[in-house]
Amino acid sequence: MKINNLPNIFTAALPVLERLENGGFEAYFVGGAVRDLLLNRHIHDVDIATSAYPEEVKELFQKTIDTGIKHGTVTVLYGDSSYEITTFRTESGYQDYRRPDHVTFVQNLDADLKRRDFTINALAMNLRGEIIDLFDGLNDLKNRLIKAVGNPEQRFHEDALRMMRAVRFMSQLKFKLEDKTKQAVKDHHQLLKKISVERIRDEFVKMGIGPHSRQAFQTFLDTNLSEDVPDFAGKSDLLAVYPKLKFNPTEETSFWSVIIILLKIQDTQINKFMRDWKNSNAMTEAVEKIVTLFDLFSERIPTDYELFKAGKTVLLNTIDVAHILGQPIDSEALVDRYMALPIKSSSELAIDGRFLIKQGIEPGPKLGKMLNTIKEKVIAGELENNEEAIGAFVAKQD
Ligand SMILES: Nc1ccn([C@@H]2O[C@H](COP(=O)(O)OP(=O)(O)OP(=O)(O)O)[C@@H](O)[C@H]2O)c(=O)n1
Ligand SMILES: [Mg+2]
Repeated sequence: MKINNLPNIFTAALPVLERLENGGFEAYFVGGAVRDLLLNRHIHDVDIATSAYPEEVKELFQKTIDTGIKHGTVTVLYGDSSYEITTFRTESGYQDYRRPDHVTFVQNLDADLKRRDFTINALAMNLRGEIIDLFDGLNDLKNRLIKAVGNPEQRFHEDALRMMRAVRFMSQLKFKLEDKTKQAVKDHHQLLKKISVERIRDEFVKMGIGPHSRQAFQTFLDTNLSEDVPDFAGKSDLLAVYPKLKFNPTEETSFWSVIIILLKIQDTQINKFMRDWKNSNAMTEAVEKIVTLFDLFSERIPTDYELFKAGKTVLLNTIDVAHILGQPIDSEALVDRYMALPIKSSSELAIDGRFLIKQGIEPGPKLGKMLNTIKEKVIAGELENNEEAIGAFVAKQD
């Protein structure tokens, strides 16, 4: 198979491959870029594999960065882009199921492709656009299958994260998991315990916001991968609702919120849950606000002040979560009411503390309380948002 019209992201890299070839080495595009090219998906970066050793790569290019010399990777800055160029290698001795103890450089592409996770990720392309397909990856692309290269058990023992990558790719690409590969995940899901939460989380989120996340989540449950991630063990009954959701989440905040709601996690426990998953403070705070507003929606219609306090982003995110969960909610009315609020942030209030002091109110708790009352009244539409009206209101108090 030969690709004739390569997208710009590849043609821009052709001089890099040429320079390696002119230096007497082999060089290929590998990995996700080749897969995504054949699937007509957006390509975010192109990786290059070569027979040249890292030192030899560095001699050929002016600007390089030692990204992962030990693992054979040099970053080359060329034109407006940067390329990770990795020496053909096999990875041997994965004592801890995580990272290779050492890599062995090899002289041919075949051995390099053999150590990769899935057949669709083990395709290579040379600078003439010719596809090298040693493991029937093109056929699996056509049949939309995630299939391990060679022995799946071996691939998962080398790097257990690959089991999460399998369900992540299912979701992102709308692929199925090939039977033997799926069986190997079922048999070895416990290996995931060896993997850092951060790496698991990144794959889990990519799965959660992919266009096929409900199907992928079903496999995540069927294979018992869910038993080996933070706070999910023994919760498969609650999580079984996920594949039956109305829509797939498209935002990370929505994904976490939906999970927390399905798991029936108490408000006070959200923080712990998010931290167990090593989420950032910003992500945790955003999710807490969404879940809190969602709970409020389930009980009653929020007041204008509650809508004001939530803010537009949290309101829209919460509406999104309600839609995903199939919770009936009059989102149009809520958005209309929010848009009609007299002020959308405290800074839009016509007066501030200094104004109240000039009106004779002493600085202290009483002033703060008065400021809040004014804000609530303005938001409720009971007081006009200008100095005159507010001044008159203040004069009438005590
Ligand atoms: N645990 C892993 C991670 C990566 N790879 C190989 O390294 C390539 C690049 O890895 P990475 O960038 O993590 O994944 P991509 O397949 O490129 O997917 P993405 O589009 O998310 O970058 C993969 O295609 C695959 O050949 C692997 O075999 N095992
Ligand atoms: Mg990649």
